[in-house]
Amino acid sequence: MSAVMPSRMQAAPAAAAPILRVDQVVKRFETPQGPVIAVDRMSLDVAPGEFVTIIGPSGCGKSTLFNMIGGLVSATEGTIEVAGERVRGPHPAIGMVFQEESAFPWRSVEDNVAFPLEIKGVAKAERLDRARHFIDLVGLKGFDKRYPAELSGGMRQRVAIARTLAFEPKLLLMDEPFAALDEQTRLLLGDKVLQIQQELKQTIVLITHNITEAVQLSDRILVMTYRPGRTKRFVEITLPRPRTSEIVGSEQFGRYVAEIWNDLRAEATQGMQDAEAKERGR
Ligand SMILES: Nc1ncnc2c1ncn2[C@@H]1O[C@H](COP(=O)(O)OP(=O)(O)OP(=O)(O)O)[C@@H](O)[C@H]1O
Repeated sequence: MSAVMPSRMQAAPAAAAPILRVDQVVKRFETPQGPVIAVDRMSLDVAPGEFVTIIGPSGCGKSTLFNMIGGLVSATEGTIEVAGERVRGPHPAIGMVFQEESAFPWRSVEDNVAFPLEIKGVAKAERLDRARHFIDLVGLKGFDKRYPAELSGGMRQRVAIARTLAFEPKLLLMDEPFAALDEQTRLLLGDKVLQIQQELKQTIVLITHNITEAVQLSDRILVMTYRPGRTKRFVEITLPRPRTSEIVGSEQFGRYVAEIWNDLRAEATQGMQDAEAKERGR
């Protein structure tokens, strides 16, 4: 019998399996004031190499969803799978970058980035070599020997990104990584992220409340409702790639921003009213 597959089968390759599969996930917190449903039946599939942003107003459940995907918080209902495996705790296929700076202050840039390789037992010469590759990738060439305190906030976040990439995660999860930075630095670091994604074909899920950042970077945006956090809508961003922050000035970009703001406005207004009511009740 011939070992060659019938041509009909060869001509119909299966669609790539998603790297991330979030299926009907719910998170309920029990509080002294009663249960709080932070995330309510959310589902999301992310394809290999895709850049998906989850956007929503403050308090809508973004971080809760992020923490569930990253295995830091368990889901009350539903399942999360990464690379075909159920997430039940921190998973080696998932790299996480947080809003707070997380570069180790006592280690130089190269020792920060080489850290995951050190844990994996990679020999010193090789790990420094590979660390240098990721340092260059995030645009910090020449800063290998510097310490975090000698760098700007944006540079320190890039050290954190390089260190996370050194784990070679199948999924890079980022929670508001540039929230503490000014708008110009944010846009320029967005360019860096776009470049990294293109070079590594990295699958990325970003959490943000910044509409410009979401449109600049994403293939798809998931807009969340405010409390309980549900999927309001998916918006596909068909802006051409490779992209840079120059796209921010284009008409099409402006239309996407307006469209997403239109979706978010009612949610954000409710969030603001809730926060004000809480202030008044104090
Ligand atoms: N550990 C917890 N216990 C009780 N309630 C919680 C807990 N963590 C989050 N919540 C509640 O769940 C809801 C969603 O919170 P979450 O932090 O996920 O929102 P968010 O969209 O990330 O907000 P922000 O953008 O302000 O960080 C909020 O009502 C919050 O008060």
